[in-house]
Amino acid sequence: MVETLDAAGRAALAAALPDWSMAAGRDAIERRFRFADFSAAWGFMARVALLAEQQEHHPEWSNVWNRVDILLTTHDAGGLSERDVRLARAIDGLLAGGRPPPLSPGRPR
Ligand SMILES: C[C@H](O)[C@H](O)[C@H]1CNC2=NC(N)=NC(=O)C2=N1
Repeated sequence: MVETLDAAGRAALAAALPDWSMAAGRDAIERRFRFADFSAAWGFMARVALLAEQQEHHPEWSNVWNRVDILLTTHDAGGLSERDVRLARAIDGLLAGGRPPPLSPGRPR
């Protein structure tokens, strides 16, 4: 059974995930991403989907054009767990180093 984060884990969140915030009214973390356009946003979502499958842990998320809103919580635990921290860090890693979002295709012809 997955356990929710203990007090020490919660205290470490801000340092580990400075770009994520606690979601209002949920035991969850969230982050909004903006990209140049829909293709870049969708390419990012494709990469996140692969990470989610690798980790068997899946985001609650939505996309509107160039915006992707991701909320992470652990349904099996009823709140935030290390699984959310691990996925959030991997998602952040996709964008690390100033690289452009990967898998961003050009316009189809
Ligand atoms: C069996 C499977 O691994 C579980 O149901 C996983 C799938 N993805 C999941 N994703 C999230 N966010 N929380 C979960 O508890 C969860 N459980």
